[in-house]
Amino acid sequence: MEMEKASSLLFSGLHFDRKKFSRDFSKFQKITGTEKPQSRDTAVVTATDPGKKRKRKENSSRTCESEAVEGFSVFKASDPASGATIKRCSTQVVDGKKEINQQIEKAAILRKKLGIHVSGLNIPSPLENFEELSTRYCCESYILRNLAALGFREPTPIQRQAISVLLSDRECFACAPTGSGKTFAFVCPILMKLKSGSKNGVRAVIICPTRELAAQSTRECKKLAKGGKLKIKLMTKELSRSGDFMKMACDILVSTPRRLEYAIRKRKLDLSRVEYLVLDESDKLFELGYLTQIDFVVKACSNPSIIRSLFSATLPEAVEEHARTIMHDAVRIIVGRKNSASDLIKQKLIFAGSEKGKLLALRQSFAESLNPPILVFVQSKERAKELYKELAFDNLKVDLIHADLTQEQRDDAVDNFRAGKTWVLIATDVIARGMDFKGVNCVINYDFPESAAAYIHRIGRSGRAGRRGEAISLYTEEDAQFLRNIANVMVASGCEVPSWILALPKLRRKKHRPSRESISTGGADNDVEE
Ligand SMILES: Nc1ncnc2c1ncn2[C@@H]1O[C@H](COP(=O)(O)OP(=O)(O)OP(=O)(O)O)[C@@H](O)[C@H]1O
Repeated sequence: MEMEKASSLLFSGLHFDRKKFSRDFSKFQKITGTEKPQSRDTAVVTATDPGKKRKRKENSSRTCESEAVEGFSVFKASDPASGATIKRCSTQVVDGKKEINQQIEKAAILRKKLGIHVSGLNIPSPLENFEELSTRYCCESYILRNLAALGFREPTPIQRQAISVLLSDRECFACAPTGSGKTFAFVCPILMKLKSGSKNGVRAVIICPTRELAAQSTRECKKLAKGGKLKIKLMTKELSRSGDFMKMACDILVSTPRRLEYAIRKRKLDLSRVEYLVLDESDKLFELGYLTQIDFVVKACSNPSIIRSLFSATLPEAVEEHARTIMHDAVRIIVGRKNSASDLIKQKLIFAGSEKGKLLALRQSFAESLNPPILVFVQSKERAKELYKELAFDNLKVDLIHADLTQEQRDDAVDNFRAGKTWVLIATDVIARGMDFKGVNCVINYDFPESAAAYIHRIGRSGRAGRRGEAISLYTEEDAQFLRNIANVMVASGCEVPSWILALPKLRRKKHRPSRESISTGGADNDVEE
């Protein structure tokens, strides 16, 4: 239902035919000539979509193969009067085709090896290494230096494919596991494409569902942009209320949808020149709570040659279908299995009997071995406060984060957890998505997640960037009917699950949020200040 509404609301009123043609037109104007030819593995695939009579888009980026194609092109290279030239050209055609086929094959082998699945026409081949950023795409040296300083030796699978797609001016929707480097996959092409700073207003917008994630993405973006001329800004509350973007140098703006909408409505922000729009955690942004804001912002990004991209670790069918209808000639990229948890995480289900049993199980496990940092997810802010009081009473270095705290309190909670001052962070789903805490050893679902997607994102706070992690989900009878949904995710990532759980009836309802008995035992209530 939500997605149906999403489909009817989101981007409604856009005229795609006009847009399509304007974009093709603008691309002719946009070619700068500074870009190196790129490798695309389907230079020979010239199929159009006859059903829709779609005009196949010519990319502004010329490709390595297309250069080879241009090289053997009789239109370009031959002198019609010269038979010798024609003969030479036909040999070149054969050589060119052979080379193209070899490149297609090479790309297919690389994709297979890395579990990259793609669909769409004319898909650029994935990067073989970071060096290709400069050999294939003329990446400026400061970006490569920053990459090296960050310790990134080779691109992750999503980076290999999404970067080459975006650098070829193609829209994309991408699904790759949690912690697999999606942020850099969309930040890098933006930095490379925008090149130098401009005073003509905001040129790229990255939208994230939460302030914490927006702040984190801004930081990551700045790390990679260090030494360059681009101005990157996080849309803070103050900026959205009193900042005048018309008078401010800002090339890349990172924001939550609400703050963007607010600034646009106040006429202090004009997004009509935006060249790149990223919806990070796109499935979340397509949920009803964000939909009208996203719709408003997307319409405000009215540049016909805009390149939009959607990224998430979960991509429901409805979002995909919707993306297909609204995006132009988009490439679909799936890394690994769609909608599955990272296979670096060891997942366990534990039956705790009752709410009291859950608290007992948690205390017992902390008493036996506490291996911080640990994230504990609960279903609501009230329950976060209750559990906090119980655990603080146990003299643990514990903190909590939920939407009712001030921004400063939320920032402190995140910073202290990052710095190791907090061992156990109790959280609602406000930090379930995207947050990159280094080395979280264990995620505990004290309360069962409300959906399989929520489960994947929550447990994805551990097992990041190649490290191993652990996820424990406590359940009671209240959760029994929802067990199978989570068990399916576990099985898909190679974890063992008792067969009786998999035999449970399928649940039609997608969201699981039972009313639960209070966590409070009473003993802690008067002793701990919040
Ligand atoms: N090529 C790379 N080599 C090594 N580490 C990398 C590379 N790219 C990204 N990382 C690191 O991997 C971690 C996870 O990256 P990121 O936060 O972008 O993941 P994500 O896929 O967006 O996860 P989520 O779905 O949870 O949002 C970060 O600490 C990042 O610095």
